[in-house]
Amino acid sequence: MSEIFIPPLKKRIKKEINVPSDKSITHRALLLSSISKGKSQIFNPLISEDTKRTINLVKELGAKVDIGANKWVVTPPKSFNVDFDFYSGNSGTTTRISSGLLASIDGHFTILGDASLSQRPMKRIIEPLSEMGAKISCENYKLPMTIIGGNLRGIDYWLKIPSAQVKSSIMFAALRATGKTTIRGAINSRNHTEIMFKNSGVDIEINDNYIEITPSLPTSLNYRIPGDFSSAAYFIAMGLISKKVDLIIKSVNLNKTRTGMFQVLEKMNAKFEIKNFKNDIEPIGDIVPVFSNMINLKNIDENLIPFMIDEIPILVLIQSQSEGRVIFKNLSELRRKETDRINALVQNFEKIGVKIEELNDGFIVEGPQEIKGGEINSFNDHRISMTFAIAGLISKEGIKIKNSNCVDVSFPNFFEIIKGFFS
Ligand SMILES: O=C(O)C1=C[C@@H](OP(=O)(O)O)[C@@H](O)[C@H](O)C1
Ligand SMILES: C=C(OP(=O)(O)O)C(=O)O
Repeated sequence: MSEIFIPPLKKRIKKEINVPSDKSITHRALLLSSISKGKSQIFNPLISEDTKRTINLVKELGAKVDIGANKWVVTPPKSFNVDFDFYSGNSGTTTRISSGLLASIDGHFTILGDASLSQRPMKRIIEPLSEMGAKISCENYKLPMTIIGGNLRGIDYWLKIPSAQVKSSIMFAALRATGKTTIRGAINSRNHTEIMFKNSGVDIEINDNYIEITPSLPTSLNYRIPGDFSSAAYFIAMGLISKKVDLIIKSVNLNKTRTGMFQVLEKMNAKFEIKNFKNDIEPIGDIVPVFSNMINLKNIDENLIPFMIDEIPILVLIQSQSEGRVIFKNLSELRRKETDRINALVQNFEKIGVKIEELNDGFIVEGPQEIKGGEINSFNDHRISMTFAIAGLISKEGIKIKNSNCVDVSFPNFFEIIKGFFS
């Protein structure tokens, strides 16, 4: 069991921060490279516990991954290994997206996960992939799950939950199916798979109402991965709620399907600047958050939630430091993440002297509230660990985080950066 104490920040600091590369894009780049026609180059990928699971998976399939400094070269296999068990650790993205890929291969694959992942729902991918012709078995729609893949047919699918993992799972399956696949319904979620398919020669049509894929294989990828907005969010919050810091967060992905938090923050009167904006394959820029007297909105537009789903824990911390009362609903997906994030947040805030009311599908937060400090449990969820580390920095007495090192799944050097605030 790991634990760390985050004391309150006493002195002023001015820092340039480089956050790790985007986790979602790294997973997708590895998976797509492994079925491409040629060798791919992935620059600046994220090396973390979660992306290592995806590296292992593509290696199991027979791909070669040469890991260099800031560059991976992926050589797809001439033929796939078609019978293996695979351990997906804590990574929902690896599990759900790779299931689509595995379902398209004539083989027999079993995916296992850690205690948290083995509780997360898989029905959402089992339904469409089975409709495409995959044979999937498991108990209660949970891992371990066995996929017998191959001979998929394209489907016309109505997506019920705005989940990018489900959308991407179907999209990967569609590449090697017979006939077109159309996805309609809740397609407004992070669109990295759409962008990557379009940029690597896949036959894909994207519009406001549907995504349509005609089976085709990507040529090869040449991808530079920007900084992860979800990791930057902790330091954006720090810059907004602490008078003591001047931060510049460098080279962050600013894809609008990821920056829903900015739209909420703008309406709360948050001040931040974007510098050095450029449009690469995805938009990228430096973020300069400025201390702001923020006002809570009465409620939050539910259409923005898929565009900030992983930022909700840190946004709740910001709300607890802003003026007024917000009713934050439509967040039931948070109960299905690495832990039940609604419950984890409410319990932990209580332990550090902050009162947040729990709803079935969200929270009522009233601010500003002083953070006394105390001891919290991350419940082995990286986003909970990082949220309370930022809370520790602005608390009166500091916060001890139990099971803190789960940050390794997305942001392995997070606590090194925090320690740098005190040196
Ligand atoms: O597609 C992705 O890379 C992700 C999609 C989201 O999950 P859902 O698809 O379950 O919303 C997000 O929470 C997760 O961290 C990464
Ligand atoms: C939910 C997350 O990831 P995953 O679903 O890949 O475990 C996350 O990174 O917050």
